[in-house]
Amino acid sequence: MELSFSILIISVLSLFIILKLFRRNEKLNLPPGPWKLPIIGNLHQLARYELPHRGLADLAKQYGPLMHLRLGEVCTIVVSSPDYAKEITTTHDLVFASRPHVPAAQILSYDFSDIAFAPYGPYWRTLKKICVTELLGVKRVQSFRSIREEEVTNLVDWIGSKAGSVVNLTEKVFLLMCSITSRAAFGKKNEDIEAFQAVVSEATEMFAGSSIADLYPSIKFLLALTGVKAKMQRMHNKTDKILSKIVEDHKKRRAMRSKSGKKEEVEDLVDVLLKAQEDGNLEFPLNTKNVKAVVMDVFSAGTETSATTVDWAMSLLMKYPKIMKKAQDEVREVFNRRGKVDEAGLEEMKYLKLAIKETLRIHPSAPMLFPRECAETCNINGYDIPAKAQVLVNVWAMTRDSKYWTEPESFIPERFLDSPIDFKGANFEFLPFGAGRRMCPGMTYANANIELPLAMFLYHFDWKLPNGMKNEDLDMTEGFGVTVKRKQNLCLIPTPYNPPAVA
Ligand code: HEM
Repeated sequence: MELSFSILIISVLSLFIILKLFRRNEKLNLPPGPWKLPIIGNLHQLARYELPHRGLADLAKQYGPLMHLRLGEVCTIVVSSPDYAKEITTTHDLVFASRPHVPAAQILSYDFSDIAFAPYGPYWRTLKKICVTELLGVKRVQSFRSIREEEVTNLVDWIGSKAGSVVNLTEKVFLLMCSITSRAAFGKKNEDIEAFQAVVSEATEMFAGSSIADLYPSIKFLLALTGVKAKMQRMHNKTDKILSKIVEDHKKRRAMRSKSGKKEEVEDLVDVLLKAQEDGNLEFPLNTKNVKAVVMDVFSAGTETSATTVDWAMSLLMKYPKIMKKAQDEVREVFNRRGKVDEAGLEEMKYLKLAIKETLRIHPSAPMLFPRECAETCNINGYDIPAKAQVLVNVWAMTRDSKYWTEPESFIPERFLDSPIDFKGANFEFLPFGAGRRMCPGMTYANANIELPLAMFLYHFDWKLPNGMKNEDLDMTEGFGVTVKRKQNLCLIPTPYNPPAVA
């Protein structure tokens, strides 16, 4: 009895979905794509891949750089060439300026009121403007210089105390990024920050799993049925409690300062957002919930991406000892000549910057950007992209394509020497930070947080792999997640470097 009832429910749902999809795509000339099964669409073709960006890159080799898939009931367009990436992120930028509603993200993003998930419109424009001009602009990033220097020096001192023993660099770099961001965002290290960051990381992992509710968004009760809603609500309650306290403390301090006529010496990110909230001239007024949503973004989009890039850069340098030596020689020459190990020397480290660029090419931490949504049916090169389709730009596939890169699998920082190709969104074969309106606003902040630790690690230590492992044997397998990290943590043995005479 129970079984036949379940079969009845499944059949009705299947018919409903098939009719809905059939009607929606009736007269459209969709891009090519693999055959689709009822209900699951193309999920079975991706099931054998551990990493979606690799699976989609393989399918694109068969079906082309503009490919149509159905993931559950979600009509999905996958872009795998620079020309099509340009169409989506620039030529038709306005049509693709929103994100799809990911049901699992609703609770933690304060009802899609953060920057990453907010639909395109006056609210998102207000936040993005504050972000680019105030929150994460060059001046603000510079104002956090002493925080970065202090936190990286603390880590270097700790690593120095472990000389000759194995250090889990992956873990330490992640904690470093959390400390820097915590101080930049809240002004001081908050006692709850570890609990906060742990929840943010757990939530990020959950998004990566594309919950069944995300694949069938029209079936609203799935989120509750699968337990995702309750889990997200629990996480949200924890992070919201911590954030509410931090924001309230800031408000009180600001009120006291304003009474006494004193100004903040260094404004942290919460101060900047509260100041913006007080500003009556915004295109869209902000409330406290919005402030908290943006702080969540800074942590969820900002810490793991930067930590992962440092981790991959160190891994690649270990794997390629000649490149490590070249980068290390440069770093040591610059710091020794200047007589100081600080951020001011980074400007001169051209080779290190090339190595970071090459790391972002081989291991973009968001290999398919963040999904975009097509606002209205749009024709690209004769193909129709249906309204509401989700669009994935497979940046990873493009950076590993021999059409655009010689020896794409090899780590060759020199390929960027005297090359105009940069990651600022104008070279569509290389988009680790995306392009167009929805491009990452944290690029300057991220670069500062990536360059300094790398330069300090290379300056202060010589590194080797544990257990006599050869450099070429270092495992470079990618793990599954929204941010594509190393599958195995990077564990290395540091030997302190004795500089000739550095102040
Ligand atoms: C290596 C470090 C980073 C990488 C590779 C990276 C990459 C990206 C990518 C690919 C996107 C989506 C762009 C698109 O859809 O076109 C994005 C969006 C975003 N990133 Fe980053 N990011 C990094 C660091 C940061 C940092 C440090 C912050 C903040 C402190 C940040 C905040 C954001 C936000 C708020 C968005 C959403 C923008 C929007 O939807 O308008 N990111 N990032």
